[in-house]
Amino acid sequence: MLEVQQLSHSFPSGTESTQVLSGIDFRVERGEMVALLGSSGSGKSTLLNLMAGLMKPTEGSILIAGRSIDKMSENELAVFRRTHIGFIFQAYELIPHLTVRENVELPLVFQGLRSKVRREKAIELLTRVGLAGKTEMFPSQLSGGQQQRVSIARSLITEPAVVFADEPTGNLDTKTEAEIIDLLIELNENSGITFVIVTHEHEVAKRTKRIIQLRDGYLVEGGAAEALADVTAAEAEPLTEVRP
Ligand SMILES: Nc1ncnc2c1ncn2[C@@H]1O[C@H](COP(=O)(O)OP(=O)(O)OP(=O)(O)O)[C@@H](O)[C@H]1O
Repeated sequence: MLEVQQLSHSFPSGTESTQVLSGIDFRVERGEMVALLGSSGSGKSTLLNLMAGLMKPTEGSILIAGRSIDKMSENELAVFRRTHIGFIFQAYELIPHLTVRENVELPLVFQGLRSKVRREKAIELLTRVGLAGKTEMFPSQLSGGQQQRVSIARSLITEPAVVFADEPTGNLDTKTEAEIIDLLIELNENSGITFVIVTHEHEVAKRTKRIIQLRDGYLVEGGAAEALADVTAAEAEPLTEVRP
């Protein structure tokens, strides 16, 4: 489903360059729910931007649904992203002058679907995320947790291969955070949606079945001796890839 192969990335800084990711290698299978955990500056956003095809890696490759996204042209990527990748953002990124239903329909407008079909799909998904009674409201009339539900429904409407969620509960209180994670878990377990959730919060990561941890641009996994050598034993303890 998602394969990250020997991925490294550096940004130019003056005459030199700063290595931000080094030799990242992992797979996410269809139907998995994975947390990508790391503290601030560990390289999460960079990795997410690369996996979403928003930047090209310095080295290595990324396959989504069997296609190498790092080899695609900008146009191919734009189409691929719209149809195969779903996004959930920390700040929801809803369009304020569109209703909740119109926001959810929007990704389908680019696919040229008839408005009746778009409307039905959007209402079905909004019902699925618990917002059946709110479809004709505007985002500003909803709570933060409800707005994030809209954004979750929008991310699913194209039936993407994978959904990337970037700190999806970063703007929410603890109770609402738990409810949103419950919803993502439910969608993963009952509808087989593949999620990669980027977070710096252990509490969020712990609720997923598998944690991939980044530290200083390295993937810290059981057995990754080179990466482990870079961190102190105390730091290394909570890490690793956790499988059920
Ligand atoms: N465009 C850029 N040019 C130069 N350096 C960058 C650029 N983007 C990120 N970096 C550097 O790469 C490192 C990793 O940044 P990144 O934003 O990927 O981390 P992060 O884990 O997402 O952090 P946060 O949780 O704070 O968002 C940081 O040291 C950052 O300064």
